[in-house]
Formats: sequence, C-alpha cells, structure tokens
Amino acid sequence: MNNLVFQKNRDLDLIALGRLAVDLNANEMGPMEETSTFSKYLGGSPANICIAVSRLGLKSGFIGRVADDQFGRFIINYLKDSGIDYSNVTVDESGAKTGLTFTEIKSPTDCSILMYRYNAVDLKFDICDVKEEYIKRSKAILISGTALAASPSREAVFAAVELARKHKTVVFFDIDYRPYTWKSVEETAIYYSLLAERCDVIIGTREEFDMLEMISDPDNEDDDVTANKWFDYNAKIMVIKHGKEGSYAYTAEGKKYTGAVFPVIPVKTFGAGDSYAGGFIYGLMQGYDPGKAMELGAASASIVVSSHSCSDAMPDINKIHRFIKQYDGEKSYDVKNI
Ligand SMILES: Nc1ncnc2c1ncn2[C@@H]1O[C@H](COP(=O)(O)OP(=O)(O)OP(=O)(O)O)[C@@H](O)[C@H]1O
Ligand SMILES: O=C(O)C[C@@H](O)[C@H](O)C(=O)CO
Repeated sequence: MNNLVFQKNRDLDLIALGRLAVDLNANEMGPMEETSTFSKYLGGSPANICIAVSRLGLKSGFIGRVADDQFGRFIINYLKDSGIDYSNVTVDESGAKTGLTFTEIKSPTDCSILMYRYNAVDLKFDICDVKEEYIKRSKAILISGTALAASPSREAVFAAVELARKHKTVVFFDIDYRPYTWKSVEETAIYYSLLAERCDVIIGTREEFDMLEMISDPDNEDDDVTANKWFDYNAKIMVIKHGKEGSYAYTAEGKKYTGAVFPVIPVKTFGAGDSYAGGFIYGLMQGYDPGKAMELGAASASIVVSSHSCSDAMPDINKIHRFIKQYDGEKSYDVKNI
C-alpha cells in the first residue's frame, strides 16, 4: 500500500506532458567526432517514461507538440504503435523543430549527450493545448522539469497542474534538469520550486535537488532534510536517486525506503532515470509500497542501461520479473521510520 489516492472511473492512468523528441544514439563506441552512424529512437524524458508505463500495461496519453516534418510523423506513429493516446498531441505549424539528442558512448561508463534544441517544438506547447476535459480523464499526470524552461510551455505546465489538483489527479514531477535549455540555474531553481510545491510525488537526483534548493537552502545536501522540506507543501512521496548506488524514497508519514539496486555491466549510462521513473510510477499505481515500486524501477533501469536505446528498451512486466528472479528472486529493500 502507499499513501497516494488515485481516482477511480478514469479511462487513462497517466498523461505525460512536454518533450517529444528523437534520440540519435551512436552505433560506434568512441568520441562523436569519430563516430559515423546513429540509431534513431523516440526520445524526450516524459515520452520515455510514457512509453515505459505503457509497456508495463498502464493506459497513457500525452499533451505536447510535434514538428510538421518527418520526425514529427515518426513520433506520432511511435505513440500510436505503442497504444498511447495522442489525441492531445498538436502538430505545430510555426516551423519549430524536433529536439534532437545525439548520444556519445565513449565507454559503457563514459557517455554524454549533445542536444540540438534551438527553436525546440516541445517548448511551444501552450495553455490552449491543455484541455480540462482531458486532464480530468486521468488518474495522474507527469511533469518533466525541462518543460518549465521557456514560455509558453512553462505556463501550460502550471495550468495543467492546477487543473489536475482541481480534479484530484495525482501530479508526478520528475525534475529532469537539462542545463542547456535554461538561461540560469537561479531561474531554474525558482520555477522548479514553485512547481514542486504543488506536486504529490517528486523524483530527482541529489544533484537536481541541490540545484532546486540553491536559493532556499544552498548548503543542504542531506536527503532527509530535502525530503522533509517538500512534505511541508503538497508532497506525499519523495524519491532521491544516487546513480548505481541506488535511491531513497520517503513518505509524508515518516517512512524511509532504501531502494534495491541490480548491478549490471551497462552498454550506456543514460536512460536509467526515465526507466526507473516508469517502473516506480507503475508500481505506485498498482498500489505497491514505495519499496516495491522502487524495485520495479531499479530493475527497469538496469535493463535499459544494458541496452543501446532508452524508449525501445523499456521492458514489460514479465521481463522485469524474469530479470529480478535472476537475482535470487525478490530483492529485499530496507524500510524504517525516520
Ligand atoms: N549503472 C547502473 N547499474 C544499475 N542500476 C543503475 C545504474 N545507474 C542507475 N541505476 C538505477 O537507476 C536509478 C536512477 O538512476 P540515476 O540515479 O542515474 O538517475 P538519472 O541521473 O536521472 O538517470 P539518467 O542517467 O538516465 O539521467 C538509480 O537509483 C539506480 O537504482
Ligand atoms: O530527455 C531527452 O531529451 C533525452 C532522452 O531522450 C535520452 O534518452 C536520455 O538522455 C535519457 O536519460
């Protein structure tokens, strides 16, 4: 059990908002100056998470914009083929372009991403694209932080969150800090904090929370302090991720969970956060406690970092259970009152 209340009689489980993009992952290992071919996958952190929960069996939708070009059509077709409702994905006519993420795999543990986001179409979705009738159809919405980086996307996100709260739709906030999209870290901290105050579940790395708290509590690096700060607002569950060291989840009722980790030899390091979020959200929406949900997230992350792609590699629930079984069955996760 967990402390989230998902409304019944909703035909969608999760609506994700914001970035629909394209990943172009290098096929050769080494510096991108020397690689020559790339594999194309659906990309964009909220899109990856939406794919993840859909592949796990949740009914999902998306609010966002795509470019009126081949990449836009690729994205729409991918959502359609994945069974994701795309009725609220708008084809933008402004000439804005699909965000591209080129990924460099110098070694399995030394990877970096190069983002082309000039005039990115995902930041063009606006308040008119956010329909109250659509939001009220869903048990939860997912906000990915980069959507706060510029207007009109920024205002659209705040409008969606207000409509979600009005209809008791749970709000998940995956911080997903991507520096190249923002003017300054101070601006980021302000908008992320304003949003975090309104969300039910906040997921981020230690570094992302450090950035988020840089104005209000610049010296804090303590996870327990961070978690308790947001329970003073609307948060019910907080998750703080620490890479392959694992993660911690906290509940407003004072429980702290130490997440399982499934060590693997990675193909590439990125994609862990989106796959972890997908498994975690799925677990909470099944009614599991945060520890069990974290286990699904961690297993999903290990599977995805062992793969070349992010979206394509998102596992179904059977694959996750088979994977966990390799590690001598259910991983125990530590839980204690703090
Ligand atoms: N190399 C790894 N091996 C096994 N599990 C991992 C690895 N990296 C991450 N994980 C799992 O995935 C979770 C999320 O990863 P991380 O903390 O790196 O988030 P992130 O920085 O948002 O990910 P990303 O690199 O995709 O942006 C971790 O808490 C851990 O459970
Ligand atoms: O969020 C992005 O635009 C990049 C992702 O699509 C990419 O798969 C990644 O970096 C996941 O962590």
